[in-house]
Amino acid sequence: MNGHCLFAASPPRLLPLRSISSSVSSSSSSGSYRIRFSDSVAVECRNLCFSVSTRQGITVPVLRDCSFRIPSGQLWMILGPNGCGKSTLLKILADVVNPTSGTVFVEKPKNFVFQNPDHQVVMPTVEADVAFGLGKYQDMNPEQVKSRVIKALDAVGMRDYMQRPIQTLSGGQKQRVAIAGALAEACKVLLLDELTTFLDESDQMGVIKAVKGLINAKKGDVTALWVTHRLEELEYADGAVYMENGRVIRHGDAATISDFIKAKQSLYIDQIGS
Ligand SMILES: Nc1ncnc2c1ncn2[C@@H]1O[C@H](COP(=O)(O)OP(=O)(O)OP(=O)(O)O)[C@@H](O)[C@H]1O
Repeated sequence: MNGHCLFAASPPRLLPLRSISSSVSSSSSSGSYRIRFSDSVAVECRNLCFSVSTRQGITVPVLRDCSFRIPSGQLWMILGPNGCGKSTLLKILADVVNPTSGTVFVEKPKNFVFQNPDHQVVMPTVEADVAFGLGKYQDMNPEQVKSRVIKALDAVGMRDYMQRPIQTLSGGQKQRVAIAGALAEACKVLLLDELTTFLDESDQMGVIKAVKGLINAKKGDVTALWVTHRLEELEYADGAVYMENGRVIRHGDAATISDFIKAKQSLYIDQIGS
């Protein structure tokens, strides 16, 4: 396997947890619970399920028994065909949606950046937008706020744009400002949902390189989980989770997942050609 690491996800082959704290919180209504796992793991799911009920009262599974683990300080991607459950999984990790069952751990503070750049940059200038989320920290003085904003914009290569009106930015620049806003709040985990969907190729590369750059610069302090359906983006990732039909099919290092997906695509092309 070329020294790469690849895990089939069913049955889950996770290593034993090294430390589970005693603080287990239950969400009894959903039958799920969230627990604190090992310190060197930024994100972990075990046997995660999510179902929805139709108007006819039929239960439809969206996520089925998903298990994977993401080490701290890395950029990981979630890939898979349309409708396989990538965004739903990310929403569960972001606490936007509660799982039906299973366990979830995401290191905190965490922040979620959405697909459409126009839905998340809200203030008139770049500086004001990045500072916006810091408003809730009453004990920070203006100098401290400015310093946080500058560091966050530096991390995504947008420091020179501080005074720019938001409406003059490209989609990719807006995404980088949104990521800076999340970083300014000192988040440990960035949950990024198809950030490049509405972007042209150069903006797409600008955003992904900015995320990769900040993960490297933070030296283990920040972890990013990036949902995408673009296989070419995998070259920037340390690892990936590949999903189909609500299941985690493989998770492991990016090169091996890339080979796995390419092999599936070739097989599919051979099948439709024969
Ligand atoms: N609340 C809900 N009610 C009904 N169906 C839902 C709900 N949430 C998700 N689904 C369905 O679950 C499936 C997975 O959706 P999800 O958006 O997570 O997929 P995805 O892999 O992110 O898709 P895409 O790549 O197209 O964005 C879809 O068929 C979707 O319609």
